[in-house]
Amino acid sequence: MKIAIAGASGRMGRMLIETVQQADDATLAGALDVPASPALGTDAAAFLGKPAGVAIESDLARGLAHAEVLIDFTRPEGTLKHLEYCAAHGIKMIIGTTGFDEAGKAAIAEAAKKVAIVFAPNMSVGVNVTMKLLEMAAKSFSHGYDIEIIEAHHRHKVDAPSGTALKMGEVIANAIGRDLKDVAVYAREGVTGERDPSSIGFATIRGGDIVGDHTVLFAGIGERIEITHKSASRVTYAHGSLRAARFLADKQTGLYDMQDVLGLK
Ligand SMILES: NC(=O)C1=CN([C@@H]2O[C@H](COP(=O)(O)OP(=O)(O)OC[C@H]3O[C@@H](n4cnc5c(N)ncnc54)[C@H](OP(=O)(O)O)[C@@H]3O)[C@@H](O)[C@H]2O)C=CC1
Ligand SMILES: O=C(O)C1=N[C@H](C(=O)O)C[C@H](O)C1
Repeated sequence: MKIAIAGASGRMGRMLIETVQQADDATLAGALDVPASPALGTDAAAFLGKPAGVAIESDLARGLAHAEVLIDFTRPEGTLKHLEYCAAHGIKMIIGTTGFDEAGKAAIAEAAKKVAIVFAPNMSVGVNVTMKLLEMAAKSFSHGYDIEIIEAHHRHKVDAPSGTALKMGEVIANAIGRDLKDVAVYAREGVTGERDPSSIGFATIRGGDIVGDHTVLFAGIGERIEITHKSASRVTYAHGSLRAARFLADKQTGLYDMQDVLGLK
């Protein structure tokens, strides 16, 4: 697999470059970053002490000239630019970026008619298995239990709630016949009144170097159930992304998520 990485100097970009360099079946074929990045022109793997012979580019034509798949962990505005280019040039995409609005998600679905895409807010196996546990738990706790989703991430994260927390909310809402748009409560302050039993609450913590923790709380009378996933390293997201790239090897078009990649549907 000839893989290009967008956001090459970012936290995930670097982890992905390291993981691609270690993989037997993948080659680093390109590295992208923003025009203002001080890393432009430097070797994408220089930080590993083992150059890859691939310079970090901001020009998409140059950065993607040799790529079959682009793995993108950037920002929605960056991903959408890359998406347009990749759809026009037959380059498959793995999109890990979070924080898209409805129009952004629709653009990804549209592009997937031209080129195969895996789009998931969390590429780790553990989180995706946790999603299945939540689906099962939600069906049993749909009445008499208050559902709250608590997530914690590092101080640099710019979107909230996390894409994973939102996905957990969607999975739970779908499992119990609610629409997340109607029942989500993203903030509470002042005199809020009593809790609406149908609501799904979200709480966000930002601090230090927390890689990513997610807990779903089902709070009943006399008991509480907590389902928690904690990431200790970004390597799980990188390995999941490479698994997604392998999954796309025989796909030309279509929109997939990590549940497809892991055979969890
Ligand atoms: N799906 C998953 O499993 C995971 C998803 N994520 C998501 O991935 C994204 C990136 O996270 P992280 O690596 O921590 O973030 P970083 O800020 O460390 O890295 C983002 C990278 O993208 C670049 N960038 C910023 N804006 C643009 C743009 N408009 N166009 C192109 N490139 C841009 C940044 O460049 P510069 O620094 O120069 O601005 C940087 O290199 C987030 O949305 C995060 O939520 C993270 C982990 C796992
Ligand atoms: O920004 C991060 O770091 C992460 N973002 C993703 C999200 O928003 O869910 C996945 C993971 O939790 C790490």
